[in-house]
Amino acid sequence: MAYLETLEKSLYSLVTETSTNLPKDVRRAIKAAKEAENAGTRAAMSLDTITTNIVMAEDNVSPICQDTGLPTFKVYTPVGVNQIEIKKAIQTAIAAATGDAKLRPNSVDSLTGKNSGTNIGAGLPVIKFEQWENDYITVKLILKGGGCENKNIQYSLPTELEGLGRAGRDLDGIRKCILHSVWQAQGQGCSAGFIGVGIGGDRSSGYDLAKEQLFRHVDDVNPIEDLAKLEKYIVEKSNTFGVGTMGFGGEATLLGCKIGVMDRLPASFFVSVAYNCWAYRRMAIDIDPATGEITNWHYQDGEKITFRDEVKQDNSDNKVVELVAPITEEKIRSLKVGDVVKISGRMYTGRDAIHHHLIGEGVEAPVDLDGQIIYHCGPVMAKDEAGNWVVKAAGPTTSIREEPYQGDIMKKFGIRAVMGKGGMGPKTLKALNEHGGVYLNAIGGAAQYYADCIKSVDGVDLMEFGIPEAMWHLSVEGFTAVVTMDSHGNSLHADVEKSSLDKLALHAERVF
Ligand SMILES: O=C(O)C[C@H](O)C(=O)O
Ligand code: SF4
Repeated sequence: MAYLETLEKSLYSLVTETSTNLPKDVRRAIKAAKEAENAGTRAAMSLDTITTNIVMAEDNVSPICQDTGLPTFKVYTPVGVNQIEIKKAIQTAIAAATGDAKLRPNSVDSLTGKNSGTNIGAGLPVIKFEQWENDYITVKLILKGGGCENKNIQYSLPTELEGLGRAGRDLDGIRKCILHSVWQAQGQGCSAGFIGVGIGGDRSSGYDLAKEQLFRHVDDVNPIEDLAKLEKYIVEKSNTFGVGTMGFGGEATLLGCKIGVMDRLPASFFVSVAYNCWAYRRMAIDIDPATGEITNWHYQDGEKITFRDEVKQDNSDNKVVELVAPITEEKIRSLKVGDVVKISGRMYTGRDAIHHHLIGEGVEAPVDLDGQIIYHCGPVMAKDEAGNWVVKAAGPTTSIREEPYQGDIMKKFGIRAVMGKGGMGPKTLKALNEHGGVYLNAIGGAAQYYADCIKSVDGVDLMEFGIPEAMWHLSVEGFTAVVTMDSHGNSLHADVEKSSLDKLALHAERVF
């Protein structure tokens, strides 16, 4: 095969492997989280779903999470290698992997909202080149989803932090910022997560440095002694916050912290934090510049946890309620925070574009939503040989983005349940109480697990918003989620946020 063709094939393998097979070091961290959780808790149940999902993604060679992120490549080339050719080969591989449903079409025109359908668009995929003295090419790829990207945070020191007070321009101020960054993410970035931290630089190079840290191995040790200490400290203390998997409470909140440092301007002192969900998809390959062939896969050290022989959690402590739409107000009002629901029958997807559309004056819903369930989800879809839509990956998206509209939309159309992840705020909680509704938290990232619960796609509306944003009519069986906000004014999210803030505040005293 010619060099270019082989190169494209190698890059396609990198993309597919990154999207569908979690690296060994990440698997080990998730295994450790599982071991830390107490049996029978919601967190333990969620981790069960997560590890089942990891197995399914590997077996199906399908996306671990439906949000396959903003593909970001870092390419190192020997002097003389044609970088323009590599860029073109990356674009070809990305478009092909998108066509094969290994990636969700995620490239959206920021002005018109139009999805290119290929993951190729202005500035995307992100590709950064660097030359080096080695005689081979290395290509690193990270697929970091939008939900965890939204939880990134940048601090400009000195600053005042909720719970921790003043953070100054020194190592202890940095410590406070990083602890705060983990707390503010709560479960919304699909905890338990990993963070990359960049100290110094300007606003953009600081974030670049933070993201660069996400390519480090989970179990490596920082060569700078102070930072090695700080990394260890942050993981230890974060795991006392009680945020837990999905923000359900629990022992495992942060699975890894990697900190890098660069010089700064005299007038600026930034601490930039890149938050990555448990679906920590990054991989790298070495390529022979003569043939385009892969010569080495990175992240291969140590044991591979397959999660195939895990003992499933005993679910018997939780009340399990069967839900079939249309749901009555009485039934919804009987649900309480902590109940586990198993949904069968119809649900409709609806995320940002649909909510924005439905809130419009005089706008009618394309279907009768009275008593129905809306699922905040942007699936990966494909067509089978007969031309019918099939769901390839379908986990929940972060619900808080719909906070401005959700309550009004539920009332306007008679919707009884909304499902997503990360919880919603006071406006929705109030509407759930007034109207009779619940918020259901599905397990973020468990895209294969949920795709398997979807038995058929019965229709689609508003396809003009693109595949992730359209309203898909789904028929499901045994679709499991947890009631985390009920019609009685209870919100597990509000409770966890408050109790974890108390835990955070225990670390206001100087440590470093
Ligand atoms: O876009 C999505 O499907 C999910 C997103 O990554 C999120 O975490 O909200
Ligand atoms: S849904 Fe969760 S697991 Fe998936 S990309 Fe978003 S934050 Fe990550």
